[in-house]
Amino acid sequence: MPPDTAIEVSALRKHYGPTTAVDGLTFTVAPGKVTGFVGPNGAGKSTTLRMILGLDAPDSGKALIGGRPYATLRDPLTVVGALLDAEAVHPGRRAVDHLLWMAHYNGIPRRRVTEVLEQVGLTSVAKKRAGGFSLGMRQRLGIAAALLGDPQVLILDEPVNGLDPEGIQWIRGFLKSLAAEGRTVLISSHLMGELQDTAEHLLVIGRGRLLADTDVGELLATTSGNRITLRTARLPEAMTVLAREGATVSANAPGTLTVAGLPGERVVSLLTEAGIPFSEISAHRASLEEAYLELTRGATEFTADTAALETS
Ligand SMILES: Nc1ncnc2c1ncn2[C@@H]1O[C@H](COP(=O)(O)OP(=O)(O)OP(=O)(O)O)[C@@H](O)[C@H]1O
Repeated sequence: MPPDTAIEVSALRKHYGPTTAVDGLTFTVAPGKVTGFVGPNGAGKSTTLRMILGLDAPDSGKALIGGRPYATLRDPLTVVGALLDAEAVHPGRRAVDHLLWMAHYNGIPRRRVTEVLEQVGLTSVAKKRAGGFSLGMRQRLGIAAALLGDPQVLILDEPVNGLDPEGIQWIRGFLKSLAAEGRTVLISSHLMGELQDTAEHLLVIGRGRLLADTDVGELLATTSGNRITLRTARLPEAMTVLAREGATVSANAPGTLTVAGLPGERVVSLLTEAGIPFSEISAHRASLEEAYLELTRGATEFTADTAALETS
């Protein structure tokens, strides 16, 4: 049985006219860590989050929070907090009033407003109107609203989008601290790089389908493989020498080679024997973006193969 703060999605589907937004998604989001929900624009992330939050009805399948559909939760804000659109605050309303109003309508004590303002660092501007807030401040206000009911589950759609480096750093640390308290934290992004150093687990989607459900460390290790990188000013010669011995060689950056299929010692001896100078030889460490490109490349090929089979 999944814990009662997990998010469970099973065989979820949603069409908008001829567009398949979500195409049979199944996954579980566990508490105690930040899970990244990543995919290109239009992949179906927002639609999935809206269905989990009961704002859109699925054509079929289920989305549950703590084992129950959102619509059946007694005090939803105390179970799940969400930030879907940081612009969804009346610009003429003061930050504190926006939160007081939300607290009032949801039976949440006023003291929580003071607490969440403090938590997101907005206490000093609490009496200013939201219309004058920067995007970063509006995101913080949205997160404060999500935290009002002190929920164990947090769902944030693109919380890093448009933030300056300081804001990004703050939100990363903040989300990780919420997860470390045992909460379930699901954040979406269309940029894999945004999730580096934040998410511990990743759900990757493309065209409404799940491409990967993986631990970030495992994904990076798999992508890194047994590859090594090195620097040399004589790229073409080095590539020829190594490829002749069966290595797969690519030049991804100026003066830098990535070599797969040969042990490091063999690469060193081959280049030395050929009199090709090189430096900075090391085990390759993949970035999340690289891992993402490999995943989505696989998915495209799969789609093409399937299409070929279907038309043959
Ligand atoms: N209300 C709607 N009416 C019609 N089509 C929609 C609607 N909402 C989403 N779509 C379509 O469904 C698909 C998935 O959209 P969705 O917004 O869920 O993707 P996303 O992954 O969140 O993208 P983004 O990163 O751009 O927000 C897209 O093709 C989109 O145009």
